[in-house]
Order: sequence, then C-alpha cells, then structure tokens
Amino acid sequence: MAARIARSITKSVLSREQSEGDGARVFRSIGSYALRNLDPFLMLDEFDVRAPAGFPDHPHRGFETVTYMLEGEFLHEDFKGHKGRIGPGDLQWMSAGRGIVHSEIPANDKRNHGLQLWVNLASKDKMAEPNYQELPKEEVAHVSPEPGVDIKVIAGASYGTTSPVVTRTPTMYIDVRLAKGKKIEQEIPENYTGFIYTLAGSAKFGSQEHVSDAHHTLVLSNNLGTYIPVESLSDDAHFVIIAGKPINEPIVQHGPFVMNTQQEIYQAFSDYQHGRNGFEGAAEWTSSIRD
Ligand SMILES: Nc1ccc(F)c(C(=O)c2c[nH]c3ncc(Cl)cc23)c1F
Ligand SMILES: [Fe+3]
Repeated sequence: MAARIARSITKSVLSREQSEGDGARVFRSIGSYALRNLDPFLMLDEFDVRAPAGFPDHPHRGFETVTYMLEGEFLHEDFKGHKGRIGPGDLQWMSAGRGIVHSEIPANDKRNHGLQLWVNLASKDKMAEPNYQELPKEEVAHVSPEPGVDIKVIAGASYGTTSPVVTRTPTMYIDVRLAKGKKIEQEIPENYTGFIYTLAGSAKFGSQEHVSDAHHTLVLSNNLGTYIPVESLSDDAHFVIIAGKPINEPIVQHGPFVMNTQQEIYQAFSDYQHGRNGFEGAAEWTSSIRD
C-alpha cells in the first residue's frame, strides 16, 4: 500500500467580479492573471447571470467546456440544432473538438448561478468530432459517506463512487457540501494538477489547514501528495475540488480557440469565417433562443 501523503495549499487567490459575454458578470478563477498555466485547465468562471445578459453566439475549437448549474437555468443552442436546458444540478460536458458555435443564455431574469470550466484537449483530440455528455441532476453521481457530507461526483471518483462522464483529458471534479466540523479526505491522483474553488462558508484545507471563505482558488501543491484533507468550519461549507492530468503541450489561445501553434489559430479563424473544417454553416447561423 503506497504511503498516503496530504497535499498542501501553495497559493490562494480571491476572485473579483468582472464583466464577460454580453452584460454578464463572472468571478474568474483559473484564467485570471494570477492563475494561468494550471495545465490542463484553461478557465474556471463562477457565473451569476440574469436575462437578458448572457453569452450569445460564439465559437469554440480545441477544448472542452463543462457547465454545471448550481441555481437557476440556462438555455443552449448550437449551429447544428442541438439545443436544451441546463437546470439546477444539471451538467453539460461539451467537447468542442474541431468546432462548435453556440449560444448560452439564462432562461429567466432570476439568479442563474453556476460554474463553467474549460479543459484543454491534447493535440490528438483537438480536431475530433464535437461531443456532448449531458447529465440531468438525477444522473449526476453522488455519495454521502456520512450525514452532513454530500459529494456530487461530476468526473472521476470519490469515496468509491465514479462518475459516468468520459474525460478525454483525465479529470476529477467533485462538488462538496459539508456541515460544521465534518471532514473529508479526497484522493488526488499523483502528478495531477489540482485546485479548490470555494463557493460558500469556510473550511480548513490541506496539511497546514489553510482557512478560506467564498470565491477563493486554492492551488494544491504538485508534490506526490495523494489526497487533500478538508474540515468544515461552518454549517454551509460549499466548494469544488478539481484535478487533471497535465497535457504538457504548447498552448496558443486566442479567445475561444485553443490550439498548439499560431498557424493553427489562424486556421481556426479562417475556418470559422469561411465555414470550413468543422465550422460548416457557421457563417449563416444565428441562435433563436434569445428571441
Ligand atoms: N467573451 C467570451 C469569449 C468566449 C466565450 F466562450 C465566452 C463564454 O461563453 C463564457 C465565458 N465564461 C462563461 N461562463 C459561463 C458560460 Cl455559460 C459561458 C461563458 C465569453 F464570454
Ligand atoms: Fe460557450
């Protein structure tokens, strides 16, 4: 049995609200100036959006977007007619691959609160066919190891429960709610890049018991640590723990295009403008969900 080594917290960054999309407000975690190069992760936004604000017609190529609703409801529609709703607790794991053009808009003018994580794809997967894995709340794996500990397993495994989501870039992603004084130890695969994003309440994280409240990103040490200990200090501690296997390839990002070379970025813009190589129909398409 390999030794169990607790990961520590090497960096804590408070996110401040910023404008994004069309009138939307987000707390940007990964992807902010202080939190780049957390390979394979490109962005994590905590969004809190009321219609008519939103994220109208835009493209993606070369990575995956993972939208997880905490409260409220989003509508989405893409340029091939795939459309639907993402409600409270629902998950949309979208692999854009060679190209998606879509619109993501709140369903109402109430609070629509959730997380969108951008996970990079290895060069071998960047031009794959787009793919959706869409789980309604009831199908999102969850485990409660004891009363007062509630874990949604969005990807990977936790306390013996495994998500059905297939991750091209190996990823572990759990949503954790803890009552006061409750403790967990979440296994983090060796050499995975890991971080915690806090949503509410306060808790002690890591071997040095780093205390944090909402909107903080806590970067985990990338030692050979095999787990992260957390103890709740409040009755409503709520956070996500996310970890992924680094891809270790060059990253050239221009907005919603993430490739390995500048030439591939030029190609992405050209394909998008001319409707080629996965963007067929993009130039003529506009979403109908905003109407
Ligand atoms: N400017 C810009 C450029 C490219 C994008 F893809 C986006 C975008 O769609 C989002 C960025 N944060 C998000 N959080 C939640 C949701 Cl549902 C969408 C987004 C965007 F805003
Ligand atoms: Fe998008």
